[in-house]
Amino acid sequence: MTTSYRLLGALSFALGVSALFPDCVNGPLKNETICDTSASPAERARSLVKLYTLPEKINATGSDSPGVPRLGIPPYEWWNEGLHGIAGMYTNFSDQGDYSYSTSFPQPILMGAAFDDALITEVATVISTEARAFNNANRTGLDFWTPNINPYRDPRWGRGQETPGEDPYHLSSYVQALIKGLQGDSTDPFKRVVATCKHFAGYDMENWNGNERYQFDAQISQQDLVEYYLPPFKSCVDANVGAFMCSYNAVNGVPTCADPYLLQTILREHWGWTNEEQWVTSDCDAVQNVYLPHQWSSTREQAVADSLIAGTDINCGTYMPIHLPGAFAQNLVNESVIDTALIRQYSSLVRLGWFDPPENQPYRQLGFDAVATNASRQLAYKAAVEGIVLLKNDGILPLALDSSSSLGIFGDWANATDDLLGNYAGIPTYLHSPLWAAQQLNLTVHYAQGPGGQTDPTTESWLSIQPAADASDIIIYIAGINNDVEFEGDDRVTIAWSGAQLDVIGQLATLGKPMVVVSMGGGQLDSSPIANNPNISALLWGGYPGQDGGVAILDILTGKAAPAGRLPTTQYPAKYINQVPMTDMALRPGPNNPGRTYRWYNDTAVFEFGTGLHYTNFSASIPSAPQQNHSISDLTKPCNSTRLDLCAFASLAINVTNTGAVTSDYVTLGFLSGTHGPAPYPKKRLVSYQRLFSIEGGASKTATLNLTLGSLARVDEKGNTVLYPGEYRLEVDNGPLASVDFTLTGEQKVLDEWPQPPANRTGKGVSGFEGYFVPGYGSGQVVL
Ligand SMILES: O=[N+]([O-])c1ccc(O[C@@H]2O[C@@H](CO)[C@H](O)[C@H]2O)cc1
Repeated sequence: MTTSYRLLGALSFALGVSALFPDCVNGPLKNETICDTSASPAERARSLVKLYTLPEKINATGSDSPGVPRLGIPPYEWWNEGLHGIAGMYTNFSDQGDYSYSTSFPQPILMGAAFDDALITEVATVISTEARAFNNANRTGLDFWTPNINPYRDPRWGRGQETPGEDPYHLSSYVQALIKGLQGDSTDPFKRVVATCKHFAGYDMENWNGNERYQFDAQISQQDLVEYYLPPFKSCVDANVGAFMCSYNAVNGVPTCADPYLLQTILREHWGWTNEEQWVTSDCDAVQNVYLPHQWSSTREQAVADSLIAGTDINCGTYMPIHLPGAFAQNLVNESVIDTALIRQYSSLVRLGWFDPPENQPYRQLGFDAVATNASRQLAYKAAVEGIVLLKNDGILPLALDSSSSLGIFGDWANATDDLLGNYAGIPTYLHSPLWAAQQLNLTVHYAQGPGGQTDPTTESWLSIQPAADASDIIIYIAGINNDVEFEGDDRVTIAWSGAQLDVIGQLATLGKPMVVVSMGGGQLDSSPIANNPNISALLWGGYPGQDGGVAILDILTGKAAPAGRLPTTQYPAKYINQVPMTDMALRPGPNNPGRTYRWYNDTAVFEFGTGLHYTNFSASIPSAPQQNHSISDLTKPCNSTRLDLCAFASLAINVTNTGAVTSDYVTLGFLSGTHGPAPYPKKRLVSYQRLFSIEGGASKTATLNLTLGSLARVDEKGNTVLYPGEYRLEVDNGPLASVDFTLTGEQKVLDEWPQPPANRTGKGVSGFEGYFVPGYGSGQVVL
C-alpha cells in the first residue's frame, strides 16, 4: 500500500495531475527546510512561505487552496465537515463499493444527552480514523470544521441539533472529550485530524423575523459573554484545538472575523492560543459580510485587510484571494500579515504529516477496512441508546411483547430514512428505521404514516391510520420535527406540536390501548398535551439517532436496553417564543425576557434540563462531605488563573444505589446553587457530571464529582471571574437525590481579570448582501 501511494504521488506529479501530498523525497522541495523532519513545524512552514511569491501567498488565503505547482505543492481543500461522521459537503463518496459509505453517528444534541464524555472520545476517534482512510483515497481533507459549540440558547434555533445542548459547562466538558478523539494526544508525532471550534462567537440565530445571521449584531454583556457564550471556546483552547472559525454575526458592533478584540486579545493573548500551528478560518464568505451587509469596512479591499489583520487566517470562499491584490495595491495590509497566516496553515499541515513520507505514519496506512467496522457500527448504536431520554412512563415500558403481540407503529418518523441523520451527514452504513427494527421482531406489525410532518396541515390523517390502529394491541407514535422545520438558514416559528399531529395523537389515545409517543428532532416541542394526557402511557425523546436509531428506539421500548439519557436542553412551554425575541441575547430575566436556560428561566419548564427517567429508581448519598468552612485566601493560593478548570476544590464521592430491579446506567449530575456574590442568583448551574454504567438492581456504584474553583466562581458585570464568600449547596440530580452545604469565607477574589473591549466598537449599520460566492467575485482563483 505504501509503495502504491508513493508511485501514485510520483506518477500524478509527472503527469501534471494533482498529487495527494507534496513529495519531499523526490520533489522540488526535497532539500528545503520544509522537508526536514528534524525542524519544528513552524520552522518548516516559514521556510516554505519564504519561497512563495506574493500572488502565490494571496491565492493560499482561500479555502480552496490551489497549491503552487512549480514547488510541487498540490491543491488543498480546507473546507471539510465531520459533525457526526465524515460529512457529504466536501467528502467524495463513491457510488458503490469501497468508500461509498461511512459511520453516521447520532446528532450531537442526542450524544450530548448521554452525558458520557468517554463515549464522545470514542465516537470522535472513529470519525478521525474514517476521515484518514477517506483522505488516503483522496476523498476528503485532513482538517474538519467541527464541532459547533455555540450554546443552544433559544429553542427556535435551526442549528441547535448540531450542538450538545444549552449548558456551557456541559459543552466545555463534551468538547474536550471530542477534540481528544479527533486530534489525538497533543504529544503524538502526528495529529489524527485538525478540529475547528465554531462559530466564534455569539452565533445562534439563523433568520428570525428578518434578522439574518449575516448581518446580525449580537448585543452581549461582558458578563453573559464570559459566563455563557465563551466557556466552550475557552475549553477548546485548553484542549489545544487546531483551529477556530469566526462567525457571520457581529458581537457588540464588530463582525467577529474582523474583530481583533475577539481573535487577538481574547483568543490568542488572554487565553494563550499562541501555537503557530493554530489558525482561524472565516465562516463561509463571512469576510465578504464584513463589507456587506455589516458595513464594518467601507470597501471590499478594506474588508479583506481588516479580517486578515484581525487574525482570520483562511477565508472560506474566495473573497480574500480576489480582493487582497487590491488591498496590497492600496497599502491596506503588509506582507508579514499574510506570512503569519500562511505559516499557521502550513505548520498545521506539517503536524498532520502532509509533507512527510507515508511510511512512518500509521494514519497514512489506513484504508477502507478501517471504515464502518463492526465496532464502529456498535458504537453508533450505543451512542443512540445512551442518549435517548425517557420523559414519562406509567409502567407500560418496557413493553412486554411476545409472538402474539400486534404492534401499531405510526407517525412520519416511524419509517424514517435520512431524517434519522439530521444535517451535516455523510452516507451512512445503513439506515434502520423504527419500522424496520419492529419488523425484525417475531410479532405482528401494523404501520401507517399519518400526517406528513410538522408542516402538514392535513386534518384527515386519522382516517388513514384508523384501520391499522384498530388492529393493533399497542400503539407507538413516532413523530415530531425534522430538517424541514429546523435547518441552517431558518429558525422555528413554533415550538408546539402541530395541530394535525396532536389531532392524530389525541384520536389514538381515545382507543384506550397502551400508547407510547416518541418525540423526534433536535429542538424540543412543548409536549405538555402528551405528558398531561392520562391515556398516553409513555413519552420519549429520540433526537436524531443516526444510522441505527430505529433499533436503538425499539430496543429501549422493548427493554433490551434501559434508558438513561438526560435532556440537554430545557423544554419550554409553547408560549415562551412570544415572551422573548430571539435577538435578545440576555440570559437573565428582564422586562421582556423570562430568562434563558434552566439557570435563569423564571417560569415552569415542561421538562427541566437534565430530566430523564429510568426503568428503575435510584437513590444517592454523599458518604463524606467536604469540610464546612473554607477560606478563600487558602483555596486560591495554588491556583493558576489560565486554567481555572484545573484548580481543584473537592472531589466528591457520590454513592448511587439502584433501588429497583432493572439493571441501568445512571447519569450523576452535580448542580451548584446558593447565595454567593451579587443577586440575582442563578437557580442552579451544572458543575460536574459522570455517567455510571450497568448498575444492577440492589447494587451501588460510586461517581466522582470533581469541583474546581472555576466552577465555584461567578462572573461579574465586567466579565471578571470572581470567587465570592457565601453559602454554597451542591445537589445531586434534579430533585435532588442528595445535597451538601458549605461556606466560603474571607475577601472575594478575582480569579481571572477579563480584558475590557476597546471603546470604539460601534457598528456602521447594515445594508445589502452580495450573496454566497458571488459570480464575478466568487468561484475561481486569481490568475498567477
Ligand atoms: O454556499 N454554501 O454552499 C454554504 C453552505 C453552508 C454554509 O454554512 C456555513 O458553513 C459551515 C462551515 O463549516 C458553517 O458551519 C456554516 O455556518 C455556508 C455556505
